[in-house]
Amino acid sequence: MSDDSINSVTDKNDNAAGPAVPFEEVPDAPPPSDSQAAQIVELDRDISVAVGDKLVEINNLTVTFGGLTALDDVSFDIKRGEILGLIGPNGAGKTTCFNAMTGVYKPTAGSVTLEGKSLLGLKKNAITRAGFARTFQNIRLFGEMTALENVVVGLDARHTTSVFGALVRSPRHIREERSAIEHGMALLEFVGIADKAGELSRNLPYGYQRRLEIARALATEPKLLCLDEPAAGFNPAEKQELMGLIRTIRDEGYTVLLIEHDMKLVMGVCDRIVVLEFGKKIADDVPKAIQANPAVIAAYLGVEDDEDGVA
Ligand SMILES: Nc1ncnc2c1ncn2[C@@H]1O[C@H](COP(=O)(O)OP(=O)(O)OP(=O)(O)O)[C@@H](O)[C@H]1O
Repeated sequence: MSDDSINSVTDKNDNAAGPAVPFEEVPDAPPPSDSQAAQIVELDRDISVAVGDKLVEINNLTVTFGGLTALDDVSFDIKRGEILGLIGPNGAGKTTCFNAMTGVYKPTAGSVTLEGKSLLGLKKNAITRAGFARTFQNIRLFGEMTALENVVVGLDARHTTSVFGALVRSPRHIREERSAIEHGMALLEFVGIADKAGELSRNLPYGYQRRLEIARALATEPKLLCLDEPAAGFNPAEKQELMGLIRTIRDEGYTVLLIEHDMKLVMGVCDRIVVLEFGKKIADDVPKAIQANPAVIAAYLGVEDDEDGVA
């Protein structure tokens, strides 16, 4: 992980009081069933491109740091409704690509468009509102808030009451607050951690924290969900479960961009894979073709960690 700028935000987030906590207790009602949760979580947002068409286009994207070209003239697209894997050896430029797409880094050249509209120059918050959400290699949650509160924060981004409405607790604000709690519980149920809704996120087991990050990202109803190494630190059984969750997310109408080192997971879950090496794109194909691609095999030769092998 090389984006130190992100680490400092983690600390800030952990210490931040966050937005005023809108409720003190988890609601008495039982959490929704799996099928109810899936229904609530289903993507309900207007997207102007059809399933299978280009949702995101990355054209000639270049990012340099001083003399180092971390991303070199990279172009690829992401089709609505697919799970696209972004892989490559350590330092290949995957996180830099994510960061340039989500407004953390300003690209040196090139463009990123969502539904044909450029995102360049937009601040991170504006890019979130436009429809990108992401999780981070180094988990970033509001540690002093409960799991449910962390998700409700994400939902707040989609709310319409004014600050004044919230202060005077207008009927619309109260309605939104209630539906946020129900929606938040459904999201926690969907990712499989509703039993820990009332626990402070910093006290949650590691696997729960990773799932909570996904729930919080889903709360913004993203047009593109970017997952940065979501399986890091997981055991094989947890990885298997995560694969199922990512597929279900896709099946609920979301489009997913996945950076992941575990090849078994990438090959098992992705519809298509883009491979980077030294900042350049070296392949873009379906998993079977990627596994047999000589340039990809060569890029991974010499990588000692078993997980990084393409076989
Ligand atoms: N903020 C930065 N300042 C300077 N160099 C950076 C910065 N961020 C990334 N780099 C460099 O850019 C190159 C690409 O790094 P990046 O983190 O994007 O690779 P990656 O493919 O995500 O690697 P990993 O799998 O190890 O996370 C590396 O050489 C890295 O050292």
